[in-house]
Amino acid sequence: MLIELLSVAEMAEADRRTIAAGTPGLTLMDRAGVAVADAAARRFPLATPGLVVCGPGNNGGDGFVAARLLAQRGYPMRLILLGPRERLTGDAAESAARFRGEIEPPEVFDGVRAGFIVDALFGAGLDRPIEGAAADLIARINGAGVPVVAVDLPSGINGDTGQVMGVAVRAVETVTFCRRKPGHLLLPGRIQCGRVRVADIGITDETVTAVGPSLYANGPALWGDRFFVPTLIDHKYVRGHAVLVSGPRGRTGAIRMAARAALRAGAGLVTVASPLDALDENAGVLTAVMVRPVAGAAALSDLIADERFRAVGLGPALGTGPEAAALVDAALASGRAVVLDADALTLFSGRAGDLAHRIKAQPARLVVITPHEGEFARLFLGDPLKHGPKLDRARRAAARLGAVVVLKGGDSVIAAPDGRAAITENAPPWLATAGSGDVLAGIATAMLCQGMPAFEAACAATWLHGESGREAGPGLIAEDLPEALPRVTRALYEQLDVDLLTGWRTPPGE
Ligand SMILES: NC(=O)C1=CN([C@@H]2O[C@H](COP(=O)(O)OP(=O)(O)OC[C@H]3O[C@@H](n4cnc5c(N)ncnc54)[C@H](O)[C@@H]3O)[C@@H](O)[C@H]2O)[C@@H](O)CC1
Ligand SMILES: [K+]
Repeated sequence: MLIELLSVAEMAEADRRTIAAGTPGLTLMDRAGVAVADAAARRFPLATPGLVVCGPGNNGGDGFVAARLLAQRGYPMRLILLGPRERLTGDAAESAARFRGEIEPPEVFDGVRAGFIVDALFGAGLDRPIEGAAADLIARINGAGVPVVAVDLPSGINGDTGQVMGVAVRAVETVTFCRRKPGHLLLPGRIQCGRVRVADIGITDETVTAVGPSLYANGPALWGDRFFVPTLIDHKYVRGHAVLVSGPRGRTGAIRMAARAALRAGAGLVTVASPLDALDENAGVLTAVMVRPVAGAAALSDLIADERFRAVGLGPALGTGPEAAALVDAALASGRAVVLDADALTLFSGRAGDLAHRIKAQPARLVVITPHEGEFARLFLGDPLKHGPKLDRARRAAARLGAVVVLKGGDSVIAAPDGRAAITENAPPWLATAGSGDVLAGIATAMLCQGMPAFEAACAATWLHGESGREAGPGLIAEDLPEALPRVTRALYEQLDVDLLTGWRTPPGE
């Protein structure tokens, strides 16, 4: 699947450029209609009666084309139009004129015996909450108990945010054009879409590039070339030494899980920096992960002054008192890449400005923060940035803080200060379990430790975390995630054409 995602405005711009370069809008609409008809024909045997529900814009226009083609192929088709036919304009009016069947009003819906429905009510042009007759029609579509193929987007889903604008169609399949839109990946849109198919309607890759998208589906195609793969000639320090900072006695489990994940994710060495009172607790159960006594912030600064320590992760069960705050300050003031999670973020509740100030004090610093929604809301307490669609919030937070933000959830969004962002779609539901976030913080620390740039590191970590969840399967507990990483990493290496004996990547063209 192509990794760029186009916002609604970017898609419209790609359309405009394509039309300006000589492809008529009606041709694009015809190709869109063909793709929808093909998708329906793949799913439903010939002679299955179909119902196309058209709206007043070009989404409806695509519906008219699909209805015409399906009828030509021998499907008994009926078509309902929301609103008066005279209000159709442009390509949609032309497509309606070419449709030879009867155009029926929404009132007939309950009398139609359909085996499938094509939802062509609203697509990219949805610009306000759905009410009245349109809402009623969507409720009937969802209540009909037949499979729905949606044109471009399930009607009611906002293409940019994935949010339901009052009410939305629930589809088994959605056929979109050129590239996916954010609303196909963001929740709840992704669930309403069913399977998403991307149809080529003749908008070239060059046009997409010219539009300049900065949003991607998260996967190896996005960051694989920056993913660090050790080769036979590398020693372990090439992969860096990561430090994970432990909380006080009785609260040390979280950081050990993060540390184990960091080691499994490829950090060359991993040390847990432990307060003295928790030393026995940590040392008693750690083997490959090392333990160092670190009595407070000054000691942490001393430790990580050694530049072999490339990345520091802290926050899981760190505590929220002044000592914890001093540790976070020490990490941010060091020359190292930093991952802040959990308590390290709660420490800045309502003080995002202070965090931004610390991060921006050293502009070369690589900082990744990994809040879940609750931590994000606390960080931006009393700030308008707290409100709005997820993708927007993550992007604005990244710009404000000068850090890469991983806003976690079933559709984790990773945003960089330069405006790039990615949406993750490989996290299984059972990944939401106690300690799962600690593991992600550990993997992210390991990616930074191996020298990946912050955005790519955060994207790779989030993806590996999701894959580990899939690999471990339903019933997983957080401890299973680091143990699943070797299998996930092997599969990734295969995907990246890494020779497992030497670590060498197959040169292009080989
Ligand atoms: N050249 C193009 O731009 C192409 C567009 N295509 C199709 O065109 C669609 C976009 O077309 P449009 O921009 O016309 O937009 P839509 O057809 O998605 O919707 C716009 C229409 O819906 C009305 N509307 C919006 N929100 C409403 C609400 N909440 N309640 C009631 N009415 C509402 C608007 O007033 C307008 O009449 C795409 O989703 C795609 O399906 C394809 O044909 C490919 C080419
Ligand atoms: K639609």
